[in-house]
Amino acid sequence: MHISRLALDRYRSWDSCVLDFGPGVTILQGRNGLGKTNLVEAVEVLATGGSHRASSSLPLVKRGERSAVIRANVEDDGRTTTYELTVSARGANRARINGGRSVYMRDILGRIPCVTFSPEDQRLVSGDPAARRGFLNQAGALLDRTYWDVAQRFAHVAQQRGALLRQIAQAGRNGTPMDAALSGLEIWTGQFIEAGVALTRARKALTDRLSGPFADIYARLSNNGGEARLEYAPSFAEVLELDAPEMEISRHFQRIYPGEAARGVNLIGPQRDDVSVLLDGVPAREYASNGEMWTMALALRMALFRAVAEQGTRPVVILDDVFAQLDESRRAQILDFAADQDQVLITVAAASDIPEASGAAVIDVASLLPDTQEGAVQRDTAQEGAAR
Ligand SMILES: Nc1ncnc2c1ncn2[C@@H]1O[C@H](COP(=O)(O)OP(=O)(O)OP(=O)(O)O)[C@@H](O)[C@H]1O
Repeated sequence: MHISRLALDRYRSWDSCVLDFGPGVTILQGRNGLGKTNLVEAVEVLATGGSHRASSSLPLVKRGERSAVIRANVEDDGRTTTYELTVSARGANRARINGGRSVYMRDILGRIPCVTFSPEDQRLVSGDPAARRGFLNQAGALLDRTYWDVAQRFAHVAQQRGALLRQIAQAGRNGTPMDAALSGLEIWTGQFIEAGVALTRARKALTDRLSGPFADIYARLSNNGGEARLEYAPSFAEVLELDAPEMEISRHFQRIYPGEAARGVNLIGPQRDDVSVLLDGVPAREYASNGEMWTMALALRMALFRAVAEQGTRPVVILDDVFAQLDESRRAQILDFAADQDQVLITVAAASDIPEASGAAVIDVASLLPDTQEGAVQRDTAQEGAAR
């Protein structure tokens, strides 16, 4: 499977842009800030519904615009399919397949499997839990057809319950009556528990599915440098212990009610989940070296790749600006891995960062800029740089 054409409208820095790709390795080259990452990020968004760089749709849409469109032609087994996603700055995203009727974004998620490696990946191990939840959400979009709905439902209920808690906190401060809000809270708490338990179970299943490949791949990349493991650490820990955890979680909510009512926020629930990344049984973010954390992050992405590929289609691999950041041995590990894939899109800023990839096509990103004065200046600068 490979993407043969990518077309963007109003996506981040791009007004409009069309790129053609062949199978195998394509290198997108251009100076810093030209919009290379934006191009490959658009593929990631089309594939997984989200970007590793953004927690909402707003930054994906060109500043001042209301929506962006990402379109890709995908070649698979001699057939071409066009996937289109309209990303709204605010509001629901919509999709189309082969120019057909408008459908939900979830209807195209996972159709273009893709795994991105980026310099920010080390945060998957060293960063805060939000980075790991983002990874799980992307893994869910690629591996579990029902995951997106489950996550969206929870997000909706959490937002409603949070809004009600804010009202209750405000009423408490003002000394105003809050009977209606309290009966509403009981209903939203029930729904929060139900949606939260479903999301916790889905994330636990994903973590278990990735943990085996992650351990194998880490052992290989590190020459048996320790036993790596993933362990899901849910806020609703009761889900791991009980078949029917709802009553126990409800009691937990009763105990923390004074805190929630005073602060006006959801204090427990999957919005606080984490995945423990363990090396020899201890948390890597607290004990592992910088190099070990990098290798673990590579292993996590490769584990996701392997799990997706086991479903039958080899994902498109995106290597976003990784070569300037990695040492020789990790560069070699990534390149070895990329050499076997159907399609690899690589972004690099400097020609000296371009790895030895025989037969790679090179796209000069400056040449994609519109024929404005800015485009002409940036193209000239890029050409001068290339000539030097
Ligand atoms: N929503 C947006 N609207 C307009 N411009 C944006 C938006 N989001 C990001 N940009 C611009 O896109 C540019 C960055 O693009 P990108 O990250 O793709 O660069 P890059 O070529 O990958 O650079 P580097 O080599 O430094 O990683 C910045 O100039 C940034 O201001």
